[in-house]
Amino acid sequence: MTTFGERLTAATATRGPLCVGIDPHPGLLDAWDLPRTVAGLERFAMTAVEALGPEVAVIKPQSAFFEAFGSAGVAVLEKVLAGCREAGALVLLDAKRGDIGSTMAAYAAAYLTDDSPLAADALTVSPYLGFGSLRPALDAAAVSGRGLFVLALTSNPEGPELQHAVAGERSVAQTIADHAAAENAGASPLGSVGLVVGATIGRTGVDLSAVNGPLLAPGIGAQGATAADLRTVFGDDLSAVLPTTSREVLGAGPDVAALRAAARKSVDQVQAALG
Ligand SMILES: O=c1ccn([C@@H]2O[C@H](COP(=O)(O)O)[C@@H](O)[C@H]2O)c(=O)[nH]1
Repeated sequence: MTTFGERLTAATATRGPLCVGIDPHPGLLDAWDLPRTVAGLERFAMTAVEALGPEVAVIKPQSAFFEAFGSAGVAVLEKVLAGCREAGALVLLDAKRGDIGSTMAAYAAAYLTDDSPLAADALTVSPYLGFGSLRPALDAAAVSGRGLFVLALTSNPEGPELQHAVAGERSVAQTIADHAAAENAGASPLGSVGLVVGATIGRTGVDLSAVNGPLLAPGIGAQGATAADLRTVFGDDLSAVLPTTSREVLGAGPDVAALRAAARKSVDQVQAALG
C-alpha cells in the first residue's frame, strides 16, 4: 500500500505543486450562466473535473457547497470524487470535520475507508476539540493509506485570536504542529498528516521545520494572497508547501480550455515562487 505522502510527492513531481478547489459558489454558477439548482451544480462541478482532473496534482471539492443542495448535492459530490480519481488527480475533501472521538470514528468511516462512496485521498480536519480527538481519523487514514490536513493557522482574519493564543509555553498552532510532527516521525519522503497554513497570514511565528508533512496553503487569489507571499509565510519550509486556490481558477470558466490555462498559469506562478 502506498501512503498518501508518497502519492502526493509523486503527483506534485509530475503535475506541479498545486491544488485547485471546486467551490461552486452561487455567484460562480451565475457567472457560468448556470441555474442555482442541482443540475447547475452538477454541470459546474463535472466541467471543473473534466478540465482540471487530468491537469493538476490535487483537487479539493468544498463539501459545504454540495451539502447546501441536500442529498442530491451529496450525490454530485460522490460523482466528483469518482471523476477526480478516474482522471488521475488526488482528491482532498474539504469538510473540516472534528468532533468527540466516538463521532470522529463515524466521520473516519465516511471519508477514510475504502468502501465508502465519500472516500477521498485526504480530508481536512479540525483539531479544536483537542488533537487527540482526531485519533480515529488518524488511525483510519494510516490503515487505508489516506491523508489528513489539520487546521493549524487558517487563512481567515479571525484565526489568530485562537491559533496564536499561548497555552502553557507554546501557541495553540505550535502545539498542533508538534502533534503533526509526532505523527509523521520517520516517514519518507513525506508523512501523511499535513497542516493547513494560510498564505494570507504573514510570518507564522510557528516552527514548522519538524512537521515532515504537507503544508496546504489556501488564500491565494480571492482572499488576497499571491504566490510570492509563500516565501514570507513558510521561509525555509517551502519544500512541502501545497498552495491551493479555488475562485482564482474557477473564474476562468466555463470554457474547459480556459480553466486548464488558468490552472497552468497558477502552477507556473507557484513553481516560480517555491523555487
Ligand atoms: O484556512 C483555510 C482553510 C480552508 N480554506 C478553504 O479553501 C478554499 C479557498 O477558496 P478561494 O476561492 O481560493 O478563496 C475554500 O474552500 C475555503 O473553505 C480556506 O480558504 N482557508
